[in-house]
Amino acid sequence: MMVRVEGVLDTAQVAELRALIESGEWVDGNETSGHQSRTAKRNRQLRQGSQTEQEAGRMVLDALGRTPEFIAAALPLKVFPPLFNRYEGGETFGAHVDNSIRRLDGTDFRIRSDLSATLFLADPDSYGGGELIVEDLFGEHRVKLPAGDLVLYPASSVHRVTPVTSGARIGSFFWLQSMVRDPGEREQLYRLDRTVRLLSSERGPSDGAVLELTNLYHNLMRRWADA
Ligand SMILES: O=C(O)CCC(=O)C(=O)O
Ligand SMILES: [Fe+2]
Repeated sequence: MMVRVEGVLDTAQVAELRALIESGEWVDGNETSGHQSRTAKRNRQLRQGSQTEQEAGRMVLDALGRTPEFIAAALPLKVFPPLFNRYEGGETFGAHVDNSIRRLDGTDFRIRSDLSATLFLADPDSYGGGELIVEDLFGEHRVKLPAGDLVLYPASSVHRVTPVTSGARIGSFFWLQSMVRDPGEREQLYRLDRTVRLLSSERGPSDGAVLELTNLYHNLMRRWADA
């Protein structure tokens, strides 16, 4: 399942985050690559573990915590500290897979990557190319979103970023371990959650059917989720 989450950051928050990360130190993106993706990756990244990166990462995590649509879709258990990248002058990230297990350098913080996420931080009209392309059995999904919007996609997918032909594509990216490991179960919970919220806005939260569906949601969480 791929989900677009709109408005994780508003215009002012994007500007604040951009100003912060642009003051930081940018290094070759291959510092964090796994073995396979190393050959495919040509971009730059905010230095991992730097103070700027940690502060910017906290801003992203705070914003995610205030975004119910993100929580509902991802059901996050552990989120890897967000990283920041930029592509310009033809830089690109060829087809690759993300590592299944991610450990934060120098710590014992580890996650199983269930979902990958990109939070777009540049206006799509300000750069050429730079589409995130996610493959599944149906074909290719091309994603290029307004600044402040995020895409969640299966970490199990082959994906790539097309060359940036003008301007600069700036974004935050991260992986997360979901409370619900199985993508099919997670999708059903997300669909049910959306339906409950819709019905609840129409009928009120104490309506009998709303109550029954809310109960069903939580009982399925009890069966499928690890907390
Ligand atoms: O830049 C992006 O949107 C995706 C980055 C990516 O796929 C990765 O770093 O593994
Ligand atoms: Fe990736």
